[in-house]
Amino acid sequence: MAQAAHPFRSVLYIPGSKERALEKARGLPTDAIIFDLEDAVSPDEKDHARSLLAETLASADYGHRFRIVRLNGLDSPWGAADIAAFAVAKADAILIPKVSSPADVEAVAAQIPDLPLWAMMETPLAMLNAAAIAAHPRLTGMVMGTNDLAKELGARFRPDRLAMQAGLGLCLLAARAHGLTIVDGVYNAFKDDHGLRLECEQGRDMGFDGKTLIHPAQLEIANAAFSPSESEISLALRQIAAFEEAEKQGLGVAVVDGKIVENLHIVTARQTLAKAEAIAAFSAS
Ligand SMILES: CC(C)(COP(=O)(O)OP(=O)(O)OC[C@H]1O[C@@H](n2cnc3c(N)ncnc32)[C@H](O)[C@@H]1OP(=O)(O)O)[C@@H](O)C(=O)NCCC(=O)NCCSC(=O)C[C@H](O)C(=O)O
Ligand SMILES: [Mg+2]
Repeated sequence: MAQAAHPFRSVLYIPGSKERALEKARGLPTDAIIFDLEDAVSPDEKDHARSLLAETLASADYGHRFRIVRLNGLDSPWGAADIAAFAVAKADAILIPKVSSPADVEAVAAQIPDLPLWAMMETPLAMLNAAAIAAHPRLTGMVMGTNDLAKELGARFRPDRLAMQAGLGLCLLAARAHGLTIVDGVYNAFKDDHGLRLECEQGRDMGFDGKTLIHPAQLEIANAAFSPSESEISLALRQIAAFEEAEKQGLGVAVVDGKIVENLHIVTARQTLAKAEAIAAFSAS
């Protein structure tokens, strides 16, 4: 499935050093996986993680799950070796950490010519440069790094994510303006289902394609929150039927559930149905 039609409701981080987790993910209901070499791997484990992950990606079958490798930064002691190991890996995208400007994307693009690139958006400069970063011709996706962003801002974590709103909004605008996939940051309290559900719903309401996750127990909640609901599908079908009927009568507006339906709402309705179909096709594969 091409990236444009691929669902990204759930995007699970797996530390590249954890053999059991790498194995387990092959059977988990996750739309995408971020194989992490950066913050989930301690300095002592970096070399082991790199070789374990390279070997795993070369031999293991992850089905239709979208495979993303997060490298260490080029300014770190491990970045150059990561690039050498994964420039031609069996991956669907390479994720660059702590991107702050288009030049950070270009530095990796020059060394990895053939794989799509994604950017971690997690520094104050990245928020301010989001439009220019999103415009880089090699970039196809963005991931919010809300832990690093909170650290850089000196912000407190709140259920409403007040401190994150400006950055989340700027990155969403930039991603949508340039046709990129964009997924929300992680929810650290991986045993708190209620809090995760609220944060997923907030991300979905804002327009994110899905959420990054740190534990398999979070998958079901994210998959549900970012799938069109039964009532959304039913509304989309009724809007399309009502609008087609209105058009037959020479009208440009229909009314469904007391609300107007115009051409632009039909675009959204068709997108809802297309997303539901893509999810069904992915789940059956
Ligand atoms: C959070 C964890 C350390 C918890 O690990 P653990 O105590 O081992 O969990 P469990 O015993 O409950 O695990 C149960 C089984 O599930 C498997 N497992 C656990 N986590 C994963 C996973 N992420 N992917 C696949 N499988 C996983 C265990 O192996 C157990 O399997 P089994 O043996 O069959 O029972 C741990 O979940 C973890 O390490 N999570 C990932 C943390 C991570 O990746 N952090 C970095 C990304 S967050 C970030 O950096 C975002 C961004 O940059 C920012 O700035 O915000
Ligand atoms: Mg980070």
